[in-house]
Amino acid sequence: MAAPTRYDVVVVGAGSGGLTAAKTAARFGAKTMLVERLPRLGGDCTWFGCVPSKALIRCAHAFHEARSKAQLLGVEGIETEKLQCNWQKVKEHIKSCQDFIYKEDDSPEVLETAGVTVRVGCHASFLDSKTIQLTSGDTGAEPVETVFAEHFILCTGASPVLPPVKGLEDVPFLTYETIFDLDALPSSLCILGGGPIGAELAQAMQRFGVQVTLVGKLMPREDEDVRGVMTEIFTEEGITVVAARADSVERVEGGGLLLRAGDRELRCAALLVAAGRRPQNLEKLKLERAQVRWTKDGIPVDQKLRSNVRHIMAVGDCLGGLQFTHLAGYQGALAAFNCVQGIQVKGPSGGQVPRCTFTHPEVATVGLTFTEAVTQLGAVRVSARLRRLDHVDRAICEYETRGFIKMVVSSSGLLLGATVVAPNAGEIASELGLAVAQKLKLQAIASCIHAYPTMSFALQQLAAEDYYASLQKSRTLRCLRSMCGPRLHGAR
Ligand SMILES: Cc1cc2nc3c(=O)[nH]c(=O)nc-3n(C[C@H](O)[C@H](O)[C@H](O)COP(=O)(O)OP(=O)(O)OC[C@H]3O[C@@H](n4cnc5c(N)ncnc54)[C@H](O)[C@@H]3O)c2cc1C
Ligand SMILES: NC(=O)c1ccc[n+]([C@@H]2O[C@H](COP(=O)([O-])OP(=O)(O)OC[C@H]3O[C@@H](n4cnc5c(N)ncnc54)[C@H](O)[C@@H]3O)[C@@H](O)[C@H]2O)c1
Repeated sequence: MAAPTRYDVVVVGAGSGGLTAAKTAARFGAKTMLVERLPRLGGDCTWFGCVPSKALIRCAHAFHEARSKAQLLGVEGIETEKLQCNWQKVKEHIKSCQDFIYKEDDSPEVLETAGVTVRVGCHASFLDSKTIQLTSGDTGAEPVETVFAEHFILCTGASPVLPPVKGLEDVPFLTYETIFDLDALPSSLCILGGGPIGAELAQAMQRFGVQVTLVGKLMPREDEDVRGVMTEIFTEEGITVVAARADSVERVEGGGLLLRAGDRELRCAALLVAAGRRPQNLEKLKLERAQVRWTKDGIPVDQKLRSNVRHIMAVGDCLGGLQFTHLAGYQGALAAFNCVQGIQVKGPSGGQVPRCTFTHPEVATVGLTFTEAVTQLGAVRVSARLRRLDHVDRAICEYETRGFIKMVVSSSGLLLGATVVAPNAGEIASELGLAVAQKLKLQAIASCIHAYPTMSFALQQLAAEDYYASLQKSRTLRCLRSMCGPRLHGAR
């Protein structure tokens, strides 16, 4: 084979982490190669994750609006009993979103224009700590090219976890890699797992008319009050929520499956496994040839995203920590910057990473949840400010009064975190994320004028209530008023 081609940075894996890492490295002047084993770039987010799920949720929302809201808002003439999901049209919408995003952001042409050399359909594995081999073919064993680089950024993602449920290997089941491609919707669906994938897909599928049973703890990372309101909403929409672990599954004669969870026996036409994702196939990278340490849980890195071999970095889902597109992208940019600039900027800590589960209402959390804050700082140092959506004018006009805004505050008035349960909670919470990141007090939000009647106006109202309460207690203010304020005749 020809002598190795030389690069400054080689990025392995072209998902959210790899695409951003490669574009950033090239932007800062590095000779950069991006290697992807599949025939197309984009990774989980574009093809199996965020994009198809959010496009699907949009269709399900239209369905729900037509069935449950339109009449209440004065729309006559919709025969709700005739509403049916045209699954092929839903799939067309999903595909058109994927194609558009691919063409605009993820395609090899976009990357090449940004100065990145792209190799698709090539599997990367290390020969030594500075050389990788690219192979292709059905078995992935045909050598294509040998590449030498000063730096590597590994962004190889994660795959579905198959939990230890007796009989699972003997029955047909869906994962997020197959559900968006179904030929037709099943009549009923058991979903194993109540994390973001389980929750988002449970509600969407139920809205399409599939009878859904969700098995597992709903939104396990959120506070109990979030779980309370979301369980109520899910149940009202017709979803059966079974807060138990699935133990076993078997085929039923005549078709369908029988799932056992605790003392419940649940029948369904199809099963979706949404029990988490884990870095897999790391052994195929032959990391030991580069002396890179890894475990079955992922590649350990330091705060600057370096593996134990300093010029080999890793970002995104292959680290085995939080799994979000925005985090993988942020880490990708940072790792590339660190490689190219030679200075070492630290990555974000867990508390700085926002999340949003795109159910309806959405559930968004920034900074610490109330439970986390109490665990970390103690109950006396933490309190919560809550405003329910039935006290928010815009929510009332929108007929969207289920949910709340909760701010978690330290005894010195610092915003430690917030949880928003509301339509567009992800957008509303961003401002609070900035406040947490910048270590702002509620006063900062209270004194920033928000447009009325936005949902975010409620943030200012909530913060202002808190601010006024603190002003009322202020000795300095009382003193000033007694010296030079007007005489008031109001209640004491
Ligand atoms: C259903 C679902 C919905 C989601 N929704 C959201 C959401 O709304 N918001 C959010 O922030 N996150 C969401 N996520 C999570 C998000 O998709 C992931 O966190 C993100 O895609 C991780 O990016 P990554 O670059 O680490 O990995 P990936 O996107 O998985 O990319 C890894 C790439 O590496 C390639 N690869 C692996 N090994 C090799 C090798 N040896 N050589 C070459 N290439 C290799 C793979 O083929 C793959 O393309 C969702 C996930 C799922 C499954
Ligand atoms: N909106 C978003 O940001 C979004 C959407 C989807 C996925 N994601 C990311 O993708 C990753 C995977 O999501 P996920 O929902 O699959 O994983 P998850 O790990 O968040 O949730 C899986 C749940 O399944 C449960 N489970 C495991 N075995 C079970 C059993 N036998 N019976 C019942 N429950 C069982 C687990 O206890 C866990 O609560 C997450 O890290 C998430 O951050 C993010």
